[in-house]
Amino acid sequence: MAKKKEKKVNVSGKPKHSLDVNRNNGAATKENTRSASTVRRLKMYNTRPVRDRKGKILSHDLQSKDLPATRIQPDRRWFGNTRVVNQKELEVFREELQSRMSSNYNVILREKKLPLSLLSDHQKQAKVHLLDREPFANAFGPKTTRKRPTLLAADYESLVKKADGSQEAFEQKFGASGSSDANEEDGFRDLVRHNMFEKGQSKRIWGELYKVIDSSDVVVQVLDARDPQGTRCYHLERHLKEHCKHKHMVLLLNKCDLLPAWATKGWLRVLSKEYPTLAFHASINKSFGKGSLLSVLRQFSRLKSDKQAISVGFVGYPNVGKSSVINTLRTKNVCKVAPIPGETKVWQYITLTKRIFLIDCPGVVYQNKDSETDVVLKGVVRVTNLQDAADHIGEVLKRVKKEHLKRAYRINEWVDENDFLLQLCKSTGKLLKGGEPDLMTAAKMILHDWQRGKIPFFVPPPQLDDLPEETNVNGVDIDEAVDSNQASAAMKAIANVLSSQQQRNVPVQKDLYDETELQGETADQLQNMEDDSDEENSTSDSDTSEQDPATDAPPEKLPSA
Ligand SMILES: Nc1nc2c(ncn2[C@@H]2O[C@H](COP(=O)(O)OP(=O)(O)OP(=O)(O)O)[C@@H](O)[C@H]2O)c(=O)[nH]1
Repeated sequence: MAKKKEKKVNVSGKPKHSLDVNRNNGAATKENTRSASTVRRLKMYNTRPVRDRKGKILSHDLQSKDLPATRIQPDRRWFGNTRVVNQKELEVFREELQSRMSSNYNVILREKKLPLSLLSDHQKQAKVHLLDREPFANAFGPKTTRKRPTLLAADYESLVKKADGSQEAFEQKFGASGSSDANEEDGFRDLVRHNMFEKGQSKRIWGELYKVIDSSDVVVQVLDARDPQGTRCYHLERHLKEHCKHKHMVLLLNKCDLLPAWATKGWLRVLSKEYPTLAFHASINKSFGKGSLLSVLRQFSRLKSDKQAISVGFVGYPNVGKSSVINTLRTKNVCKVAPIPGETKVWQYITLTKRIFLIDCPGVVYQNKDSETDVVLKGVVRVTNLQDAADHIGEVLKRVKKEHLKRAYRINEWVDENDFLLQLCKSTGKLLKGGEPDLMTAAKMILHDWQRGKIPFFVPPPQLDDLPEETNVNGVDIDEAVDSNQASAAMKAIANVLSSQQQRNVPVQKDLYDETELQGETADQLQNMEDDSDEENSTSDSDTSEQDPATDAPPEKLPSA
């Protein structure tokens, strides 16, 4: 008879059972042994409520002792970080967010915390609700009532014929008025235009621009204060809005010394509606707006406190003064400056402070409907390269007031641009061999003077009677857009800098305009730039903890204007 196998007794006192939480670690290291947490979970499954005969729960380990017996509906949402909102709430949120994001004064700092992809989901997945409008049988079935599209032509030849016919009809209708510039009609002219007037539009230049944008946290668009709208690059603004929402754009009205202060202030008010805008006069010795720009940049660097340093890209039309602005900020000639467009060829990195880097960019022009004369007068092409400089003088005479031309060239009366050029050739001695007037040289002289701001001209700001005196920079909506105190303080500081600059006296080159054009500006309002730049240096941002070579230096002793 086989001996009955004796049951092993655990004499060591150490627990060995597979459902014992306290099994020692030695056992847990073996494969297929349960960890303490697994054991606890398994034990939890075994707990059963105590019920009475009818099945009513009397007690349950997992049931609250205070509440009556309740059953919590199992739902995976209890374990996830999700929330359910109804369509109405979602729509309200979408609209709110859209309005916030379309404003240039709002910043969403923690985009990752918002389900942005979900919010724009409805646009991506917009369905054509065919079946909402008609029953399935009518939409897809044999009874379908939809018509076939009307084709323009049955075959290629009839299509060509039709296109020719419509072109002729168009030419008959608009032939005379369609081409306002008769010069545009011959192909030769187009070829010349292609070579000369497409400066700042090459692939290389746009490549440089995108490099600068990609590397910048703040993009400063430098505009010529004399024609801010004409030197704006709307394409770039759209690109930033659509693809780089986290980058900030600032408009800088440079060369504000070349137009009356009221016009600069008017433009500041108009443009501040869209982007934070500052007036600037670039000059190493007697600048205007340097303190304000530095403060704004420092506030932006605060806003991006998660980064070690911020990069500020300077972009804009050729010859608007991007390099001059950077030199002014550094109080040093670090970038090449020239009175001719296209001086900056490649992007350039410059250190302003430990936390702020500046990037200079070559001038870019977006293809638009500007005529050749517009392009020349915006300073995009080099005057020396022009073959037909005299063609553009008519427009200069139209745009500039007669008194200014009289004063600048000492010519009292003229019939047309040709007469003006003839008189100028005589008075300046610009003659060719045999005493023929050198119209080309005289015309280039005028265009040079125009590009260098020696002939007073500016585009007046639009009348904004409905606008309050103050721009809405003070009303920068920051409370909900930014979610940290530091960021909201930075945004407030920027708004303050902008509004305080608008109240400051903008310097103007005194000999450029007469009193009537300076309209209501009293003599003491026309302070020279010396006072102003000093004031600005002293009022620059209180955040001076950082050593800033550009501003911490004592204000220079300036020559009086
Ligand atoms: N009157 C006046 N002239 C300025 C001002 N800023 C720049 N300029 C002049 O404008 C010309 C062009 O300046 P740059 O700094 O070379 O212009 P840029 O935008 O870098 O030009 P690109 O190299 O073509 O991109 C120079 O002759 C400057 O002296 C200003 O505030 N006032």
